[in-house]
Amino acid sequence: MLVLVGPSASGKTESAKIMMNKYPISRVVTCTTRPKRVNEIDEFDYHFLSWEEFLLKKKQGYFIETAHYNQFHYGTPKNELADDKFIILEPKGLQSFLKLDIPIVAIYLKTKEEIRIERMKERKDKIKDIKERIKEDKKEFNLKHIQGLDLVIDTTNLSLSEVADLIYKNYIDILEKKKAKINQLSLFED
Ligand SMILES: Nc1ncnc2c1ncn2[C@@H]1O[C@H](COP(=O)(O)OP(=O)(O)OP(=O)(O)O)[C@@H](O)[C@H]1O
Ligand SMILES: Nc1nc2c(ncn2[C@@H]2O[C@H](COP(=O)(O)O)[C@@H](O)[C@H]2O)c(=O)[nH]1
Repeated sequence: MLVLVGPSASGKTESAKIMMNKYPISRVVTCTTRPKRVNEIDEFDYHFLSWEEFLLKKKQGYFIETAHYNQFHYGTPKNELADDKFIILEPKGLQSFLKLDIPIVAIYLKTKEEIRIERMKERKDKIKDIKERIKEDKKEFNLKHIQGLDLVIDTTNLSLSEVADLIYKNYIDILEKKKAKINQLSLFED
């Protein structure tokens, strides 16, 4: 599975949409209690849930992992997981996924803060939300503290389409290398 990580407005969602249209990979649709953005579609971008619905599902064991980001809940439904999918997670979610018994390729998208702020403004995010995200991301998305990343892509000077191509190409290359290593190890064990 491919896990995409990156601070707000680094381009994860939009580059991934291009990647999905071009390559044989689909998305794990996660759940959130965050309000829908203007261009988002329920059941495609997220399963948008109320707090009550989210907490009930959490209690029922519906999620493989959950996270709290910028005052909202996020969670990965167990029934969405599949090898040929990608998922967009914050760093704690990545750590949970690394503990699962499946090959994971984790790619981090990095972009200059001033560019991210401009993108959030263009996305019509509220100024208060932008400030909170920038503050939270400084702590949560500090590259020095995120373990398990396979690759960091600086998207600052790349188009969304170039980012999509780079993500998919590197995902396939890294996955093949990881699978070959697993096969080699199992040969030694036999
Ligand atoms: N490389 C890029 N070139 C041009 N525009 C970009 C690029 N990357 C992102 N954008 C634009 O910036 C905005 C934010 O991108 P996107 O929603 O994909 O970010 P994200 O990483 O998914 O953010 P979040 O975590 O906040 O959901 C979008 O309007 C997108 O079109
Ligand atoms: N650990 C999890 N992180 C998730 C999940 N779904 C999304 N995310 C991450 O949350 C932040 C905020 O998302 P946004 O759409 O409000 O900008 C971002 O980093 C996502 O990658 C999840 O199910 N689990």
